[in-house]
Amino acid sequence: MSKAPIDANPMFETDRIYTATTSAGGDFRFDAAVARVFPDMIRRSVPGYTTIIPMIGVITERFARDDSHCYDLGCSLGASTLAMRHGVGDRRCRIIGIDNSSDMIERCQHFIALDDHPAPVELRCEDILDSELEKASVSTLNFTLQFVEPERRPELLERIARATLPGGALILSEKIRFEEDWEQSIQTELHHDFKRANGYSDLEISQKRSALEQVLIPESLATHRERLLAAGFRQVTLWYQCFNFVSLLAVKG
Ligand SMILES: Nc1ncnc2c1ncn2[C@@H]1O[C@H](C[S@+](CC[C@H]([NH3+])C(=O)[O-])CC(=O)[O-])[C@@H](O)[C@H]1O
Ligand SMILES: O=C(O)C(=O)Cc1ccccc1
Repeated sequence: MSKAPIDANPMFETDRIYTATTSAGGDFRFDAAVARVFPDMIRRSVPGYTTIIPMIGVITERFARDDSHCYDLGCSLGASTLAMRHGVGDRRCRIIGIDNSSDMIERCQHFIALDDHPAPVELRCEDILDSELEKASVSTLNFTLQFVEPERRPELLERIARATLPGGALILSEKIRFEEDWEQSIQTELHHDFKRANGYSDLEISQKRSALEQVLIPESLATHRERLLAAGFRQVTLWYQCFNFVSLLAVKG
């Protein structure tokens, strides 16, 4: 059994999914085993995640409007759902978290129930490609678009843009790919160094990398920017980057 990192949070179960050698591991899935360890997994795997979550609250505070919806698309256990809920303060907003993993949504219900805030939260176990969206002042795709088939990404962003009220915003966080080989390789190495510093072994890093290969498809920053503008957002700004993980803010005119 591998040792837990010294800063392991006793509130959350340690991610040991890829510690043992798996010859035919199969593709990464958001199943019950992943849902159980997800808070630990995402914190130790995504550089900047622990900064991005509270900033989603800060951005929500600026863009949320009375009588609107705030969508968290691919909400997992509701970390950004809760940041948005607190960001809306006392405005008349409905927070809607959507995820197509029933294991995630089930556990998410518990986290939402433990949180005490008057803004109503609705959770839907649905594919965001089929979900009805309307009256959005703020929407979040926090590391979710990267799991959607690339061919279906334009239509999803167009639907979000259409559902967004004038002056409304989309926060898009993604793992990105770099066009220059040298940049792709140093940024990937730094990401792996971050994982190693968080207690993951080389075996865990390489097995998860293989499992994600066909499932998490990163695109370049330029592709994301251009597609957001083509989808109907008027302004796009990069507000966060740590290695190959970024977050963009897109605003509808
Ligand atoms: N088509 C889809 N429809 C609905 N959900 C989907 C779809 N594809 C993937 N998902 C869901 O998107 C989530 C991606 S994790 C988001 C973290 C969260 N935003 C967080 O801020 O903690 C990111 C990561 O694990 O890197 C998973 O829960 C999937 O089930
Ligand atoms: O772990 C990785 O290498 C990632 O790119 C991020 C991640 C985090 C949680 C689930 C899937 C991917």
